[in-house]
Amino acid sequence: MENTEKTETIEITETIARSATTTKKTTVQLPEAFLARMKGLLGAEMKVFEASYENERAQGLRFNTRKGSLEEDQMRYQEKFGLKPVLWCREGFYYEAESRPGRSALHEAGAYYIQEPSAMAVVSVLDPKPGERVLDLCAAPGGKSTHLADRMQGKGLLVSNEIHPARAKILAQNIERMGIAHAVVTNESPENLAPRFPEFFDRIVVDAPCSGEGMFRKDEEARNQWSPAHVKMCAERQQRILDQAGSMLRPGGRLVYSTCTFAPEEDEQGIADFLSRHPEFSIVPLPEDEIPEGISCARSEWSQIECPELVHTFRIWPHKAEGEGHYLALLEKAGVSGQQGDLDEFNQSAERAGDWIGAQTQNDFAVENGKKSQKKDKKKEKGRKRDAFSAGIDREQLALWQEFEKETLVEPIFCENPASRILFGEQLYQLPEGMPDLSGLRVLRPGLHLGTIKKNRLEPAHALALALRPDQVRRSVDYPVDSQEIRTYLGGGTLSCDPSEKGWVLVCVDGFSLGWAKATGGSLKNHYPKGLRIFS
Ligand SMILES: C[S@@+](CC[C@H](N)C(=O)[O-])C[C@H]1O[C@@H](n2cnc3c(N)ncnc32)[C@H](O)[C@@H]1O
Repeated sequence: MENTEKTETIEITETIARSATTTKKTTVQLPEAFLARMKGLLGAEMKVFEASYENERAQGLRFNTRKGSLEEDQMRYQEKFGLKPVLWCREGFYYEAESRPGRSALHEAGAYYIQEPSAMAVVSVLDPKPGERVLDLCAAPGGKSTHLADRMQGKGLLVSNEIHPARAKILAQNIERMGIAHAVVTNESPENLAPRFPEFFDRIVVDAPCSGEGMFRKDEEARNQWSPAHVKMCAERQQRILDQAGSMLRPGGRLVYSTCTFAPEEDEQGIADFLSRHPEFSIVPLPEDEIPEGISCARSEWSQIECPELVHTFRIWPHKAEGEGHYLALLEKAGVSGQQGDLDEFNQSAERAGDWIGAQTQNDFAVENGKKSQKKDKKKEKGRKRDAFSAGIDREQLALWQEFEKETLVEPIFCENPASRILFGEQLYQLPEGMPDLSGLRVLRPGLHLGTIKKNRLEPAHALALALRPDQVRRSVDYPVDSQEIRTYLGGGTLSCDPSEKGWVLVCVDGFSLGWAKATGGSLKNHYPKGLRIFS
């Protein structure tokens, strides 16, 4: 939407250190009407708020505790990245901008996720547990989803959904990079998803699309797009998304709502509006001594609907904490806690999921999934002998996987139930626990991509490499992060190995799995995906 508001240039200099001697100065233009609104809201506090824009923006990374040990990683990379803890997230750290962790091979190995520090509060507040069913409704590019997966410790079901196809692809790539096995990535509108999952999830994140006022320091597009009409449109859209999300939460379940804006219509007022339509929901107050330093209570007086409980929702202010603007509300749905899905239910749903077979490539997945019954008939005609329990993967195909498993892995990994594996064209996937029936929905990733079934062998997927630890494979090589070997590997080059080595080898950087290579005749043939190669 075009911003028709006049803008006022405010001399805010953002200093980006390029080197010891050069700096770049940029001027941030904040919309005049936004400033007037903020002045009305903040009164005397406005001066400090404005002055905070003169500071450099804080940059954060969040360690992936599924791939490493938080304590060890923090110590190991303390100096390299100049780490300093983020108070509201145990896995989160500020880093020095010049250290550029996003350019390190550790980033490609999913050792950490680069994330705006304030955004790390959302999953900390929701506190998901291993084994739960969790939905991230507005998930791209994946900051909250990858954090949720980490806290779930690989157990349970994570559905990461994103409405925009291109953003959903990036989400799927980030899920893969972080080595997440138990996530399904869908590309749906909340309206399409909601009727399929009535009262299904234990926890839901609604990190809503918003007017982005809290990101003005770093996001020029948000500044240009801002207008009171845009705020209103966002507030209305958030109510629609919240209504759908609410219907997917089980009684007793918890939902966290977050925005990166200061606009009361999208924050305090937005929550009050939702609660007025949904008396079955209430705000969960966190005990005062559990609210981390830097997180402020929200302002109930900023809602036109009387709702004193809004003081138990939260804000992160750029002039009070090291992070951009954020709003958070933790809600609970009244009722008795539901039971977790049992194994029978899982097996049945895995068998249903196995009916999706038929499409040729992963990219076809979303489209082909809608045509499952036609495909099923074709398969029946072909008269394939299916193992009663193998749900879409026949005995020979299962044998290829098992051969790879025996040859390459120390012991069978993930779920041992073969019904949890499905074949999609030539692509073999491992479904998460408690996989629901997703037929008819656009699915980008139905779980962990295990590999491609070729004529008489299985070629392991890059996603599988990233999801494995070196102690889970028979052969691995490990090189230091700044080594020539890692540069060679990321560039697609061949490494050398002991001539007696043969078979798939997991290439690791500082102990984090990075990709596959195949050992033969003293060489490690590079299997790092061509599209990800970095030439330095
Ligand atoms: C704030 S961003 C999400 C950031 C993400 N949770 C993360 O941590 O990386 C909001 C997302 O909502 C998506 N979105 C836009 N319109 C939507 C709608 N009508 N329903 C659901 N999601 C929508 C946007 O494409 C965007 O990816």
